[in-house]
Amino acid sequence: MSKPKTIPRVLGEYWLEEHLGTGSSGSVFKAYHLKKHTRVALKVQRKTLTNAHLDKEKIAYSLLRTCKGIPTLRATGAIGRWKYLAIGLLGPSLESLYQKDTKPIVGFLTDTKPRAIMDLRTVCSIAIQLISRVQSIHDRGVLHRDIHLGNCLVGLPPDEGTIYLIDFAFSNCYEDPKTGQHIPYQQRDQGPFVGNYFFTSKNVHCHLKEPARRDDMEAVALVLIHLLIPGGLPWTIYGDPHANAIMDFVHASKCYTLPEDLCRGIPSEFKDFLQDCRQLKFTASPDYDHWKNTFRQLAQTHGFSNIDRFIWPPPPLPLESTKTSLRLSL
Ligand SMILES: Nc1ncnc2c1ncn2[C@@H]1O[C@H](COP(=O)(O)OP(=O)(O)OP(=O)(O)O)[C@@H](O)[C@H]1O
Repeated sequence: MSKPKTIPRVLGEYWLEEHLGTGSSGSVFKAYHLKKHTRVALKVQRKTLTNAHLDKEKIAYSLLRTCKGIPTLRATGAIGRWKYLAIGLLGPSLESLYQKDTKPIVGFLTDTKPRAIMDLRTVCSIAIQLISRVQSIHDRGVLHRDIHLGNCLVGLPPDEGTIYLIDFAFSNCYEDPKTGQHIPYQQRDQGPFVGNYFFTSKNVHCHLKEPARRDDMEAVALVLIHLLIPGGLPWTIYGDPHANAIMDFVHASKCYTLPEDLCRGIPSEFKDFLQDCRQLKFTASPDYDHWKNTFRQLAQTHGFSNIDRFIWPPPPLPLESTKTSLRLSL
């Protein structure tokens, strides 16, 4: 990913050291504060850009201050043609860890089916952390609305066992902060797509429903299933959905693939989780604790006792779970 050329190397008191990524809300840099001698992630956007993503993120980060696994908003400002958010610097995304392990299999294995990429311990550990993140942001009245692998980042040492949720550009409140009233149910028109094509829930993507708490949870369920099933979610096989034909394929595949077909060969807890998210009422509060316990129990059944810390690369498998893992990868 190349650094946008027009952004100056020094922005106010920040020295832009390394380009970390570019998306719909702007470009993100690893930046050095020239006076405080600290490093942050600096999200930079042109002032003239009409979308108000950075302003939305600023509000969300303020509402989520002190939530575990949500980076701290350090500063906001504007310099010349640019505005920026300075956020706590984190490590790699789950997407980049996943991609590192999905290099083509060479040699005689080339013709076999793709392997399950992440092991059950890792996926259960991600499950517990992501459900906890979603629970704590929902507790503050906030919906994320764009949960995907690229928005789940691992902390930097010594915090590399924590998974963080970033990018609140599409976030929204689901209740009125004054009255506590839930946002009204509405059918959305065919408008600009909100969220991530691969992981946005079926209700939002296929039935054009307004996103609610259930849809953040479904995105988590789809992330987990993607990581565990060989080759990932079937609608991701053509990669980034740039062309209309691929978008149509993603849409149709997501709308018509049944949870039991999607989750064939992996523990039934994942199918149950997906089904539960899809069956929740628009205003319902998901049972976060039940699902955290379910994945902790599942891990325990397979011989993994302490899974609250994310560990990558994964530790060696305990003997009793080796057989199960082999079965999952066939
Ligand atoms: N706090 C951070 N620490 C380290 N890297 C970060 C941080 N925030 C963002 N990044 C990197 O920058 C990338 C883009 O960030 P972000 O998702 O916030 O931007 P975006 O413009 O909203 O992107 P998109 O439109 O793809 O969602 C991330 O995938 C990650 O690689």
